[in-house]
Amino acid sequence: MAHHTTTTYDSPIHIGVIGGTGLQSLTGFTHVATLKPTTPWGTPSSPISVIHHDSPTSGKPIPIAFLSRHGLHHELAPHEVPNRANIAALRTLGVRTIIAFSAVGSLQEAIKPRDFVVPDQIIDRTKGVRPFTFFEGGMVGHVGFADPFDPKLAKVVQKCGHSLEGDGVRLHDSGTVICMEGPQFSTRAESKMYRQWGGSVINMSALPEAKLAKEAEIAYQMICMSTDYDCWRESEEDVTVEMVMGNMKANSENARRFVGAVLNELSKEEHEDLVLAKHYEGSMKFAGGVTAASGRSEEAKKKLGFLFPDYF
Ligand SMILES: CSC[C@H]1O[C@H](OP(=O)(O)O)[C@H](O)[C@@H]1O
Ligand SMILES: Nc1ncnc2[nH]cnc12
Repeated sequence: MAHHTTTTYDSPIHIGVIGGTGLQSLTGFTHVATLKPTTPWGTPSSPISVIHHDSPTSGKPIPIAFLSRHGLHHELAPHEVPNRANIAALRTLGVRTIIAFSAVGSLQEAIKPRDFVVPDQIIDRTKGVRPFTFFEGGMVGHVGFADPFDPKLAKVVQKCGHSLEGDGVRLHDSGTVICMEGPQFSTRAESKMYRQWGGSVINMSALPEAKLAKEAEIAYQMICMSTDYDCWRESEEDVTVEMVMGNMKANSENARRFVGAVLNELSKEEHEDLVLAKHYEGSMKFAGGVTAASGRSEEAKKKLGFLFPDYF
């Protein structure tokens, strides 16, 4: 079927949504363009869909950039996701706020399958096989990562999640995501160890996505939806893909309503500074400029110039 949408979009797009397992598109919105940007770090996981969302306060259409993390058909394994291209492409479109969606295993009794979690911390259990920084090859940068998610954005997301509660949505306001390498699920010993570490939920996608968003001065918050109890709970079946997909599918309407409510809220003028991530603006000018100007490689300057045309 032919899609009569354009392949360009002329105004900056400030809000991005990254869809994960079971959330490969955002239905129910007006689709206005399909973009296929390239970056010095390659092409993103999927074409970027630009959708229009009417601001509840001004009535004006607000553009949103949607990207499917694992590709349009879930053809990319977690370690194959081109995270740098994804974040760089979104940033150059103007994106300064990202809502990222993820299907997670629960490591806590109280986080039941289909519950939502707004995580505030991450423990890195990836294995160093994924490219994880924009600052290398002749330009060193060190960004603070104490709060891997944006606390201001988290507040908005929590409020929206709670507004849907009682209507099939159950929300946990905080939690620690264990981000494992995969693609195999954890052993039972690992799963039990993660519980001892204080892990709330587990996935394979929070990193390096969150690190790169931070380096790109983007306010980033993940919304997790629990799909299973991993393999630590004696009385439950061990996690399988069918279980993850089944729960994701059964609850996808709530996931979409949740994302819709967040977009609705973020489209209000009162959140303009947050959406533009004004609180991060300029931070990488210093944190990303550790290497003396005379020692920076031409290639790194060119690549980082793509991300930050005004800084280096
Ligand atoms: C299909 S089960 C494992 C898979 O599901 C999660 O994906 P996403 O975070 O993109 O929703 C998890 O991170 C794994 O990639
Ligand atoms: N148990 C699990 N482990 C890792 N990633 C997941 N995504 C959904 N369930 C998961």
